[in-house]
Amino acid sequence: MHIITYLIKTLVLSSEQRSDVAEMAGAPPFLDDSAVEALLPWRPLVDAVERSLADYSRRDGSVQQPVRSSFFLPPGSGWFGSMSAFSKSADIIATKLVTSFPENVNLPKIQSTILVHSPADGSLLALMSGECITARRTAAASVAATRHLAARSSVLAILGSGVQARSHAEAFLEASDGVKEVRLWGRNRAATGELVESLSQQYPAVRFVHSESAQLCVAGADVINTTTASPEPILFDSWLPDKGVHINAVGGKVPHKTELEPALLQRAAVYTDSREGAASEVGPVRVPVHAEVGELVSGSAAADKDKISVFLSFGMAVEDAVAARLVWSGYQSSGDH
Ligand SMILES: NC(=O)C1=CN([C@@H]2O[C@H](COP(=O)(O)OP(=O)(O)OC[C@H]3O[C@@H](n4cnc5c(N)ncnc54)[C@H](O)[C@@H]3O)[C@@H](O)[C@H]2O)C=CC1
Ligand SMILES: O=C([O-])C1=[NH+]CCC1
Repeated sequence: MHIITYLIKTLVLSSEQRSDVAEMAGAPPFLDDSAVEALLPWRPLVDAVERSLADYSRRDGSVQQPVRSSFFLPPGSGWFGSMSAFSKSADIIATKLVTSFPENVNLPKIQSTILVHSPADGSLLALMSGECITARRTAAASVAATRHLAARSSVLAILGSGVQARSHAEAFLEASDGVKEVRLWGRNRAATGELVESLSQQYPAVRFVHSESAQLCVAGADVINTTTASPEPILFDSWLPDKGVHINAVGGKVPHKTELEPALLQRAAVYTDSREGAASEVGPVRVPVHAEVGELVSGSAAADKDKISVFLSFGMAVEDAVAARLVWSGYQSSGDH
């Protein structure tokens, strides 16, 4: 079947019908978000993402990953990014096409599709919806960074109540030991209340707190995750102690990091996923990067324990690639095809 016919059918048929039609035609399968979710367990994902960060930071060819190309759409409401990576250890090439439309109401604000290619012969193996992968691999990177940067993860603070807020709560509760309390604060009070309620039912043994303010949420927390799309700082230097706190800075106005007050960034030890990625996307606030998280994982750099630590997470294609590998391997062995 011609790819055009295939694409037309993918637009008009349900996901189940799409997979059937595609497979009948010998076309690569399309795995939608519910299929991806079922094939992406948390602990293996965090371990795979942690390893991918180390593989990337070695710069020895085991990861090929150009800086993502991106552009804004006039009149400035949308952003498009194209991110590709090869991972030798995961034996996969993945390309994610991702958009950010912060004003979307009935659609997700971050949408994406992942193309999976074989590094053996270049063939297209599968297409996957990228939303679950993006949500989970980003939270997995935060858990991986936290493993190397936080002294404790007993009290977790999450600022935001959207997709990344939920995935961060789940990632820490599924793949990090010792979390006793999760505090959430979001600008949207109703959405935050619903998230707290839903997580309380999902994890009845954990104490969840719906905080009245961002400041109360982070007071005394061991690990703070900022997961909002805020173009302005939502976390301020004066709220935090001299050391003993780790921050995963995930959100901000795409593609820049805008959630942390500049003074906080200036006095923290700053870590990132990719120096090159950070250099192209950090925006107006320029801070020295102490190390890539991958360098901490491989032991080629050490954490600065005398300062607050901040992981500036920009998101890397190799994280998508290793997540896509888990999904693809699960799909192949599931007999679902
Ligand atoms: N580092 C990475 O790899 C990735 C980062 N992101 C970023 O994470 C952020 C959150 O993404 P999603 O959870 O998917 O979006 P979402 O739309 O599901 O959630 C956004 C959250 O930000 C809050 N928010 C928006 N504007 C705000 C403001 N001015 N002040 C306070 N809160 C505000 C919303 O109320 C909501 O709770 C975005 O900035 C996105 O670009 C998303 C994917 C990967
Ligand atoms: O890595 C990623 O997928 C993204 N980072 C910022 C928005 C989406």
